Amino acid sequence: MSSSAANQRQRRIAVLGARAVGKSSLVIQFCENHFVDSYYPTIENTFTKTIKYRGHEYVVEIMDTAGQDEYSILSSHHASSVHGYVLVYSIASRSSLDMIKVIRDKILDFTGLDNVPCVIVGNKSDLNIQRQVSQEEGKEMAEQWNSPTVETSAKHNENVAKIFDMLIAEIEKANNPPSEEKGGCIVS
Ligand SMILES: Nc1nc2c(ncn2[C@@H]2O[C@H](COP(=O)(O)OP(=O)(O)OP(=O)(O)O)[C@@H](O)[C@H]2O)c(=O)[nH]1
Repeated sequence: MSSSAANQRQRRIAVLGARAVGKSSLVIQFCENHFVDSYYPTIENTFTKTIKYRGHEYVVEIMDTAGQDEYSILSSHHASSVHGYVLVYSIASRSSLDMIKVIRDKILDFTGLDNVPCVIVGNKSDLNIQRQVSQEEGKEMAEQWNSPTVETSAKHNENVAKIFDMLIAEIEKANNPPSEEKGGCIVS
């Protein structure tokens, strides 16, 4: 409350992925610090949390969306004024990894951009014995997209806060691209 409004930045994040990969669980763990074991399909919920990143306060609005399938239509609501995306798959579901490829393509089509700030999240890392997606595969895909990736467990609160720190960093990078001299950045 004491920080000046001038030092606060507003950011809007959308959390997308197939059904039941743990989108709500991640958001609830991050914003409310608890894990919900039961499964209630989400229609849509918005949460707000203040994050400190590099000396600035970010008031982050997090849109927890309904699980997507290949027929879901990305609405303007999911793309306009959204600064960054959390794309979630479950390490125990190969099809959920395929789904984030579809979703990312839809975002790029919709926005007309070549790249958008996003973090690729492999959730349910505690279900290692049911693993269908290796860590390397997740990393390879994220590398192709020039995006950071992390494996998380909403259940055990592992790496959950890291998702949002990484995404704020990506959003800031996109807003203030470094004056690049070494190559390797995306030129659009
Ligand atoms: N073992 C384990 N289970 C999890 C984890 N995260 C979520 N779950 C469980 O997976 C189920 C689905 O979780 P949700 O958070 O509702 O998934 P969602 O992606 O929001 O689902 P939709 O609203 O249908 O899109 C629930 O039973 C959760 O308890 C996790 O990290 N580990």
